[in-house]
Amino acid sequence: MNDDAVVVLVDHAEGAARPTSLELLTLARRLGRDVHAVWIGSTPPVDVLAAHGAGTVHRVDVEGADPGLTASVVDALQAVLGDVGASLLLVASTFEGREAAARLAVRTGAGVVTGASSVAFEDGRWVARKSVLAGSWDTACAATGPLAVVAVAPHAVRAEALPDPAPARVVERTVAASAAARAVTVVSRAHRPTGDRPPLAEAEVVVVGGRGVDGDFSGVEALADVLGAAVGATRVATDEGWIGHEAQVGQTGVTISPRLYVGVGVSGAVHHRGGMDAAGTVVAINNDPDAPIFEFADYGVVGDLGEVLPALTAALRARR
Ligand SMILES: Cc1cc2nc3c(=O)[nH]c(=O)nc-3n(C[C@H](O)[C@H](O)[C@H](O)COP(=O)(O)OP(=O)(O)OC[C@H]3O[C@@H](n4cnc5c(N)ncnc54)[C@H](O)[C@@H]3O)c2cc1C
Repeated sequence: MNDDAVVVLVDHAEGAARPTSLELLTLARRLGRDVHAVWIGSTPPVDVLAAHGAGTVHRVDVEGADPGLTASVVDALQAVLGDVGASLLLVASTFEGREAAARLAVRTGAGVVTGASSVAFEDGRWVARKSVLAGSWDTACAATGPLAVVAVAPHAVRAEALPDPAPARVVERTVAASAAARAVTVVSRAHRPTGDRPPLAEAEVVVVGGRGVDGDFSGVEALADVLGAAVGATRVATDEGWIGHEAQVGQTGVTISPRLYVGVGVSGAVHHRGGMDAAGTVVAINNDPDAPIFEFADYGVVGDLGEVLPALTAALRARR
């Protein structure tokens, strides 16, 4: 295996690389290795990928199956990894990224670490670090096999473009779809509009509403909009039907790692914390000074959210 090459899966939408993928390229570049970006589909923004660290862009068509299927993504990754021989693959730790990582590992015997906050080459192997058990332990994990697949938490690094990047080499590839990919036909696809808010799993700022909002998410949404944030919820709020289940953050919901998390009427139960313990700065608004969330919040406001939320939102709006 080639320890001098790193392969990065680039997620994209409407012709643009997703911000999480630019973070991965930045991380890969800082490892000081040859960075191979994998772009499945047409017209990659080669200059943008090169500016963030890609030395080679592999533009891949998957023949005989829908390219959006995870099995197709794995077909493409397997082909590129086979040619490059890299010992490290980086994907984003999103639902899609983790599924691709797991399928690839089943096929190749690779070791997988998800939700990683960093990765480094130590003593001849790739070591990924992550916090576990609701943030109470930091762990370092290394793959025992020749290929390490690391799913990196969104916002673990800040995407940074090089001021004077070298141009990237483009390699065109056509990969035959595997039986797993060909077994599925995509009948239709419908985009579910999320308004102007960023996707929850990738958002830099997330405002979460809990039981304390008592069915009314309007204050949470107003604060989210002034912060350019995504809206999340606890399981209590989604079970009550106050907001869709896709907004649930936690052990049985979406895992988030925003730079800023604001919990509004959220107690900070361990099952919720398990999905947000990689958040950078945690702010809690709760009327119970003994709520568990204050044990791990960086900033807390003890008060009724009906008073605190409008005041905070107005103050932030006034500063814009
Ligand atoms: C197997 C399993 C999996 C689970 N998975 C998840 C998961 O993925 N995600 C998840 O979130 N939960 C999950 N749960 C549930 C979890 O254990 C908690 O019950 C849940 O997170 C609590 O939600 P909450 O904070 O909204 O409610 P509560 O714990 O009831 O807290 C509400 C908070 O709001 C405050 N409050 C009330 N009124 C106001 C007000 N007017 N102003 C300010 N503050 C106020 C209260 O002081 C309280 O601290 C899971 C549970 C199990 C058993």
